[in-house]
Amino acid sequence: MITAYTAAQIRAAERVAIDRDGDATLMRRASTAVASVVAERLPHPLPGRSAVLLVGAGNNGGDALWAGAFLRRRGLAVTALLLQPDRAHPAGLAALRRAGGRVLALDPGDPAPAPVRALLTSADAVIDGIVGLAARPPLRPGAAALVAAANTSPALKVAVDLPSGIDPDTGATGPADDGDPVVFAADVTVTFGGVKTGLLLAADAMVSVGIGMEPDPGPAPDGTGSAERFAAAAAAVDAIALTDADLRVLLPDPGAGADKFTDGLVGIVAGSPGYPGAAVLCTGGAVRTRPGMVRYAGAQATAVVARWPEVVAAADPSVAGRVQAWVIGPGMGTDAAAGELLADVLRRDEPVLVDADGLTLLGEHPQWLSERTARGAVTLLTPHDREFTRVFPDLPLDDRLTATRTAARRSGATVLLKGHRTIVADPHGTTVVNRSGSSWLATAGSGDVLSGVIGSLLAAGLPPVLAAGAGAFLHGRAGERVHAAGEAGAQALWSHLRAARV
Ligand SMILES: NC(=O)C1=CN([C@@H]2O[C@H](COP(=O)(O)OP(=O)(O)OC[C@H]3O[C@@H](n4cnc5c(N)ncnc54)[C@H](OP(=O)(O)O)[C@@H]3O)[C@@H](O)[C@H]2O)[C@@H](O)CC1
Ligand SMILES: [K+]
Repeated sequence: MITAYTAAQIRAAERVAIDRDGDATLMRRASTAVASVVAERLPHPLPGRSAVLLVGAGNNGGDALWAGAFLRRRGLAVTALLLQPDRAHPAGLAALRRAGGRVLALDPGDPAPAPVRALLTSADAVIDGIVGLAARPPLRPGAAALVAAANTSPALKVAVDLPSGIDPDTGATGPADDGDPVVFAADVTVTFGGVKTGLLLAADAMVSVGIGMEPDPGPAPDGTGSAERFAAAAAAVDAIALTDADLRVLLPDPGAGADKFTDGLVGIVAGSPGYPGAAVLCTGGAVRTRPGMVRYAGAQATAVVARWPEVVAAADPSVAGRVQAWVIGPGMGTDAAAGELLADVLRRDEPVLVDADGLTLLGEHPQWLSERTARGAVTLLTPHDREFTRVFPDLPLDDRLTATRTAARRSGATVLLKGHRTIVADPHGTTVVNRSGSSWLATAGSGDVLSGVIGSLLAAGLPPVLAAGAGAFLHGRAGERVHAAGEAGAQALWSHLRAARV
């Protein structure tokens, strides 16, 4: 599991390390790591190559200057571009000068004139030390202009601690009505003293470097497959991202002695005469995620059984028999009959996952959810953006993490917000960010498969936040495999769900 922290948590841990080791030592460790990552990723030999440093007025700029000094010693030509020349980190600047680096003071009104752009374009590496932990987006105009110019360079782009322009705590890049916010387009981020939660959302490749004192990661999952222990570990930090190894712990193969997670029937209410495919796709997600029985209850029983003969089908939930969790919504329609069906399922005590049309109906009948929450029933909502806004119209999506967490806390449901980085939050604030997946997953019907996958894990007894997190991870891995195999269409996911558990 990748554990992530708020800027405040990281600063608190670092304060202890600064008191013990001094901040120069910490900066030395941080900048050494940045220089190593640059040196490892550039083609060798290094002498004759060039690096450009983007340097702001804080310690983030100090890290970049020190990294530049180390790279200079390894033979690179290094130029520092100072956004605020009179406030650049004095010791870092002196170190770079001693090593023979070049320093250019930028004009605050025009930080990226043609010669600076030419320098950026011809560089082998650009190192972003404009802002780190202390800044919040959007970038100020001078910094934004420099970052925009750097982003057009073909150089290897390395961010120091954070790509400048993202919020360390949320990954947000600024108010949505502010045009296109500028963010350093890092190929890799070298981060220190613990992964920041914003990086889980906004950074692709990252290298996390210990510099002496990291935040307490909380109780470690012990590898026994205990989902409760796993959930406690997730709850002890600001957010987590799951890994393939975590999936092996959370979803053991049948027969591995973890009956608790291999039991459990899921009941699926999906599809309508207008959307028969949603029923088949959703059911397929459940059938292919775990062995064991899947029940279908709805208008498309014939189509479902034709494709999935192992499914036990009924005309509606009242005659479906016992299940341990329900999935309701994909393609079910939003008419009065669909509303009655949803209201009926939501009155039950088993955990219920509501998706797609079910969410549209829930937006019109918020009391159905509040009644469930009041009596302690478990609900999981899996909206995309438009569905989220129907259920939570007052929560802006320019900060997706905060919106998801607020929705979960307020509604008492676990909320999974689909996106490039799918976010899951439960009412207590436990947060999972999904980092698997391919943009290919934005295909029709992909969400129907996802709700079947998650429903199956919910029925197996995983806590909702882990069922949703593990389901999103598995679905994402399956999407990557579909893409790699050159296949297309949501049903291609079915055949990759098993192999995606590596
Ligand atoms: N803590 C530690 O022990 C260690 C910390 N380390 C490193 O220090 C970093 C934190 O350094 P930090 O605290 O000096 O702040 P930092 O992120 O450089 O930014 C401050 C500057 O940004 C400016 N600024 C603000 N908002 C802005 C905006 N929107 N757009 C543009 N500019 C904006 C702000 O301007 P001002 O408000 O002062 O005018 C000020 O000049 C951390 O990320 C890590 O890299 C490592 O060396 C390891 C040890
Ligand atoms: K940075």
